[in-house]
Amino acid sequence: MLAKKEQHRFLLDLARPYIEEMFRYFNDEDIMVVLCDHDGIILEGKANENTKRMLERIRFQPGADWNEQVAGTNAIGTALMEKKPVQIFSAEHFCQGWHPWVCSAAPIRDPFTEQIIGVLNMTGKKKLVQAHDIFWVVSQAQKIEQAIGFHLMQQNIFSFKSVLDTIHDPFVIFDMDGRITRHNDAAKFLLGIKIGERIESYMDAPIYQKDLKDLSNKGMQALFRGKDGTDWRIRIQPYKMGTYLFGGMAIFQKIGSKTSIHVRPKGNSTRYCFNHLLTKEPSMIRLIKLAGKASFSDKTVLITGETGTGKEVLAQSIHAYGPRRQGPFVGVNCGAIPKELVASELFGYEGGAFTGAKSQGKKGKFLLADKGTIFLDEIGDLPLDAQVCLLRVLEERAVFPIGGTEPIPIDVRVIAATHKDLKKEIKKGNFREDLYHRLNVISLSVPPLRERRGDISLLVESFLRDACEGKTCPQIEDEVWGIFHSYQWPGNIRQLKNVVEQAIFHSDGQVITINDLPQELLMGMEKPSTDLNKTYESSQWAGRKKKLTREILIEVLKKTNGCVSEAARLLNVSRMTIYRKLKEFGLE
Ligand SMILES: Nc1ncnc2c1ncn2[C@@H]1O[C@H](COP(=O)(O)OP(=O)(O)OP(=O)(O)O)[C@@H](O)[C@H]1O
Repeated sequence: MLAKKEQHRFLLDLARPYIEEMFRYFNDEDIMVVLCDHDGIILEGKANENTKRMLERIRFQPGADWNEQVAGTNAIGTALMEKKPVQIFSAEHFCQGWHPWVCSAAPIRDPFTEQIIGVLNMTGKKKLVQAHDIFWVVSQAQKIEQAIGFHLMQQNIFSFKSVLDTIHDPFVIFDMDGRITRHNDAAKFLLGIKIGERIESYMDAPIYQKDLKDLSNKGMQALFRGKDGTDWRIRIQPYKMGTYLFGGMAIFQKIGSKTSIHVRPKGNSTRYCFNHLLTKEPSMIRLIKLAGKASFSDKTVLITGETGTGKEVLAQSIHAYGPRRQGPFVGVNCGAIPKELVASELFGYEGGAFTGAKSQGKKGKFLLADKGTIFLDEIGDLPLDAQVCLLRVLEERAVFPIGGTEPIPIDVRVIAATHKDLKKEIKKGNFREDLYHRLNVISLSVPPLRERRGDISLLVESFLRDACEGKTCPQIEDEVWGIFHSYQWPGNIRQLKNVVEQAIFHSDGQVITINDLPQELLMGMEKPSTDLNKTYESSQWAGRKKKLTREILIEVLKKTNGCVSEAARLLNVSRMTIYRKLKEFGLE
């Protein structure tokens, strides 16, 4: 029993004040409040000596097992079985000895894993207990859950949770009995792991509670062979909060596969994954989370967004994160293939299908993407007759090579992207509505850079670091930051990247000034669509830096309704710099 108590010390310590509170309320009457573990074993009880003795006679004491399978209908066991609060009145109890008693029990859940970790039960003589006492027990159980939540929050467990969801390899948390209580998406989709399963089913050797206690922080390793023949190395660490040991954490790392790699066609692979999508904007973070979820589904995805916003990076990341990542990723730019060749490129042809065809025929991109993903970029430019064929492929999950007689079944996940407004294209008669609905099952819309200005500094700094290849990067003048933050960026991230690279090339290697920015960018600032420097001639820029800064400052302050901190954030300068400039320009 001592070992059990030790194992659940965390729960006991947090629950005790609430148990005491309930006991105090009934003063010295025939009532007993107990806390059980997730199996229905009583860990601790609070009652007066007389009540304790009476209940001991009917086995109601620490160490006793009140699981329904062992003790029949009783509040503790039934609450565990039904996973909800239960009140059992006298004769409803399975055992005769219990008929003078009424019991109310409520499960207690770990707010992080949502698994039941214990049961709070109040037992009293039937003359004392009211039907509504169950609500009190529920409310006390909830208070215990809140106390656990508060404790975990203090231990930063919730930031740990978001980290968990970004781990690409399968990852699970299990309790002291080896039952899995939490897993990330990769564990679910790559290994089919489910909550409640035992961790031993995924290991070559059993793991005992003793092992977990002895693990300290060093951890241990095990092996596992998946159903598809893939071998995994498992690293196991204790799952602890402070000094309390909850169970273990296991991360699975692939060490080989009988089937993969050599079937992967050369060149049809990804360069990007979600880590390449730099952002701190909430809208992008939401989009990446959604895309991560889409990785584990086979549903068709339609990515929309202006040119250069990162649609292809997102498509590659979806493929690279999900279970198809060992398969090919075949990208096709539908707008770049001559109209008459689109169908043969996508669906292939049989030998001698048309004049000029190769005698042995040609595999289309769909077949090359088998067991992987096809990325149909610029789908809005796909000719109408190819749209008909594509619709058929999506509906029948088979390709029909030109000149062929038999459909060839395929297992391909389709991700399409476009910068066009497909609804407008449908109205114009350029895009089939039925195909649009087939493609737009999961819809991801990438925001333009001008709506993610908070990302500009992050991106510029990253492009600078990449371009400088480990050498010291040049500084960026305040005025240049001002332009970066206020420009409309019609070419989005691709344009920003080019501008940074060109500016580094033109700079003296120490500082990037306005003079190092491409002419095209400065011209762009004059366009009526841009909201800054409308009156400036491009030739005036270099010589009128000071005036420009003043204009930008006025413009940014207008945008921020005079909020200096926000203006400083947008311009990526300190608040002091803003105050200094305001003084300098007589704008105080
Ligand atoms: N969030 C990001 N963080 C860092 N780099 C990014 C990000 N998004 C895009 N990029 C970079 O921007 C460039 C353009 O991205 P990508 O080709 O995916 O855009 P796109 O929307 O597919 O463009 P297009 O519509 O012209 O095909 C790439 O060089 C990519 O590395």
